[in-house]
This record gives sequence, C-alpha cells and structure tokens, in this order.
Amino acid sequence: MFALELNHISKAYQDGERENLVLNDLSLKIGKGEFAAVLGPSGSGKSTLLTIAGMLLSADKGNIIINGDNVSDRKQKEWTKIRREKLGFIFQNHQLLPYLTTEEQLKLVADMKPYKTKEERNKAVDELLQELGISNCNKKYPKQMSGGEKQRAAIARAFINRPEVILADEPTASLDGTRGRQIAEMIRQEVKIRNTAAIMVTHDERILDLVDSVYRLDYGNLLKI
Ligand SMILES: Nc1ncnc2c1ncn2[C@@H]1O[C@H](COP(=O)(O)OP(=O)(O)OP(=O)(O)O)[C@@H](O)[C@H]1O
Repeated sequence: MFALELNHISKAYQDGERENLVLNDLSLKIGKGEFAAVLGPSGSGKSTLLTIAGMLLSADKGNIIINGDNVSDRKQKEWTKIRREKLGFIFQNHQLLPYLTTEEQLKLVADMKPYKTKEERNKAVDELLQELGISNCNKKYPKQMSGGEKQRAAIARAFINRPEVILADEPTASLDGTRGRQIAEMIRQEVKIRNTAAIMVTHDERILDLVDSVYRLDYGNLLKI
C-alpha cells in the first residue's frame, strides 16, 4: 500500500475567456519512507499540485488516497481534520509564530491524538528537537534563532503529529547552499526514522542526491527522471 496516491488529478483555472489546464490527468504514488522531489519551471503547477495534495484546494477530477483511504471522497468539513491528522506542511519561510518559543510552537499544534499523556507528548517534542539538533532553541523565540534553526523548528512542527505525508514547498529556498542542504538532510532523516512519505517541491538541483525519486512537472503531468 502507498502512503499517498494521486490518481488522475486534473485542475484548470479560469483565465478570462479561456481555461488554463494546469494539471492534466496527473498520477503519483509515494511509498512510506519515500522522499520525492518535484521539479518544474515557474508556473508549471508545482504549488497547485502541493495545494491539492495538501487538501487545501480541490481538484476538478481525480482522487487522493492516503494509506488506502480515499480522503477526497470525504465532505469538505472533514478536510481540516484529515489535514491535521495525516499531513505535515513545511513552507519556504518557516512561518513560525513570532510570540511563541520553539517548544510552544510544537505544543500548540501537537494533537493529543498520537500521544496518551501530556508527558508523552512533551517527551516527543524534546526528542524531535534533539534529533534536529535544536534542543538549545526550545525556549527561544524565532527572532533569537538563525534562518537554519527556524527552518529546523518548522520541520519539527511538521512531524510532531506523526503525519503520514509531509508536503514541503521549496523548504531550502531562503537559505544558502550549505544550510539549504542541511535542511534537506534533516527532512530526509526524519522521513527515514519515522517511515513517513514526503514530497518536496524544489528548484535546487544540488540536493537531488538526497531524495529517493525525482519528478519533473511537464505539461501538467509528472515524468519520473
Ligand atoms: N488562483 C489562481 N487563479 C488563476 N490562475 C492561477 C491560480 N493559481 C495559479 N494559477 C496559474 O496556474 C499556473 C500554475 O501556477 P503554480 O503556482 O501552481 O505554478 P508553480 O510551478 O508553483 O510556479 P512557481 O515555481 O513560480 O511558484 C500559472 O500559470 C498560474 O498563473
């Protein structure tokens, strides 16, 4: 069984009189513990793809299956719950809340669901920060942290609910080459430790050796390269 299946997804935007078909019968399957990269020129539909996979936008056609469960069939009201429980997001800019410490950012989003007690959840927060090498940042606010540390905190936040799929939108774009690479390495590390599937949209071809599969978005469909 795949962690994530996108089956025959199509999406068009209305552009004045004409329709702009951005995704054209696109299919993709990502296994547990697989780290996949999606490349493509500006405007090719990478963000649209990630937004649909992240259940933030509905496709015109096709379906999304997470661990065998056809989630696109569910009512829109249930989508928020599915997003919270099954998906983790990492953005280009960390998008941490300025007035919370790292520890608080994680506790805020940490659902109790995967944990039996508060202590267990707090332990998971500590472990994750340790794995990502930012235990020293647990009581720091974003403004007291470097760009790389903030992005690590954002990775921790994405993984804290034990999601089944991670969606990362150009997570290395705001960092220099070395720091960007470290961030991709950290995502890979967590994907492997936790057996989570991840899709990363990127322009950064220097980090492609860190992923398991590479796709190029081309005329609305994905080509495996
Ligand atoms: N809400 C919208 N309404 C109309 N057209 C849209 C909308 N969002 C995106 N588009 C169009 O769909 C196409 C794909 O956009 P998308 O943002 O998915 O591309 P992208 O590959 O992520 O681009 P970039 O690399 O520049 O971020 C573009 O032509 C864009 O203009």
